[in-house]
Amino acid sequence: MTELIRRSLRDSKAARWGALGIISITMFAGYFLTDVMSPLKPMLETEFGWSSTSYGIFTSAYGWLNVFLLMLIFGGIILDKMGVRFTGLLSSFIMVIGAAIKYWAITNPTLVDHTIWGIHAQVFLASIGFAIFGVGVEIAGITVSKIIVKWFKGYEMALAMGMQMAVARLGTMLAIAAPVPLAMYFSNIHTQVVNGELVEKMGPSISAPIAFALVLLVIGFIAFFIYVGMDKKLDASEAANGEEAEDPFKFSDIGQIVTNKGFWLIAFLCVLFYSSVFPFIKYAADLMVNKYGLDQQTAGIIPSLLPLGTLFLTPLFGGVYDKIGKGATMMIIGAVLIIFVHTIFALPILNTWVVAVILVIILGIALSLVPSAMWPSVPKIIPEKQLGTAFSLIFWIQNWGLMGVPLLIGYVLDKSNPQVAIAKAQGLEVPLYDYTNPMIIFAALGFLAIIVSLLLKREDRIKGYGLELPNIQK
Ligand SMILES: C[C@H](NC(=O)[C@@H](N)CCCCN)C(=O)O
Repeated sequence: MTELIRRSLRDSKAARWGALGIISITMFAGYFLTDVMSPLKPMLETEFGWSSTSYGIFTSAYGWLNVFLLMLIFGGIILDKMGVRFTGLLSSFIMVIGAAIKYWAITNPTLVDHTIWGIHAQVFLASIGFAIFGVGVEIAGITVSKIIVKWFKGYEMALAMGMQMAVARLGTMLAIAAPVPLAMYFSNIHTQVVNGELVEKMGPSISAPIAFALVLLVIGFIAFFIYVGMDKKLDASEAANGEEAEDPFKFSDIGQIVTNKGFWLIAFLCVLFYSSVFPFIKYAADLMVNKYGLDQQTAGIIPSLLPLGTLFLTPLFGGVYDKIGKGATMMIIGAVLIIFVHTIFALPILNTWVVAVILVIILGIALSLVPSAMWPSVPKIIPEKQLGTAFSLIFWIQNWGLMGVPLLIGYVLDKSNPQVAIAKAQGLEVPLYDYTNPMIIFAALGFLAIIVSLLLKREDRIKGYGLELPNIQK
């Protein structure tokens, strides 16, 4: 009996997996909203007159506040100082506010023919909403990582991280596959831009998928309140168990983190790897239309296979890392797959949808291998009390890529295809985009990721972080 009373709540398998299930709902909703506009790029161009650069600006807005106002870094410090309950609730609330602003901008037809600082007003305001949302979802991401370490250290940590990412990727998958059918289903008469003029016309409802995302985010916010109750019980059980509270976070901890070479290698690998995958997802449906000849309605199906594969593979690879180890090697293999896939996408041959399906599946394997090894490796390099700040610094560096690369791709796409803008301005049939240059940029990121992953493996050998060792303590 005494034995039972003295156990921590995290020793209960049901409790720790239950806690994981609840926080995964919040992240599912966040990932859905993050990518909900991706399959709508062609519609944004035809309905609202957006260019690829406008779309690039909007997509890059995700990182504006995180990067320039250091919101992510403040978020990490708040997390280490205030704890997971406060930070989780705050970040879920920020997500709801940001999504609501984005929804308002997309539904407000009067914005269509105005500009703010030279940017299409609708693009600008939707971007502000997305930038606020980006702060929320990123801080929620680091909070969830810290929650998983709190409940799963010494247990199935990589598997748990993999499962949480799998549920989040389900949100990404739905965001790629569902918006076009939703927009078509809720077609209505609304203001559109036709040859530069505002007209009332029947067309797809671009706002319908965003409204759906907003509802999911509110559910995610409510779910986090339930988690807060569980977290209080966990702390109470650990206190009753006589477990020492952690040393409080000190600002000098930041100095320790940034002087750790392993930290920088993980951060660089993170920005290079994710910049070659997440920004790619933003353009993948458009790539399918322009390179592989799919129609707008079905173009999202092939890219949606990418997160679909990760649903099963991320927990699987997480389980392998827990039991067998080989984390550094998994990261190297993932980086090699990235360069392979993007190089084939860049070649002006093999333009058949079957090749696109195969490449997207391989990219899905890479998107399972690297994250399932990378995130559980961070606690092997950084002490637990500095984890919130360390995750936030890594996400901050990553956000430079998540912000800059989509903008660069949109710009390069417009510059490499001047005929598209000319045809739009003249009201002619719009020609297809040539995606070669954007895909070369993605392949180059993959090449750099290979170099950094090799350096990380070398550093692991020198410092003995244990990245090649299993996570489960026997
Ligand atoms: C866990 C990791 N999350 C991130 O890298 C976030 N900073 C970015 C989330 C972007 C959502 N599409 C991951 O998802 O692998």
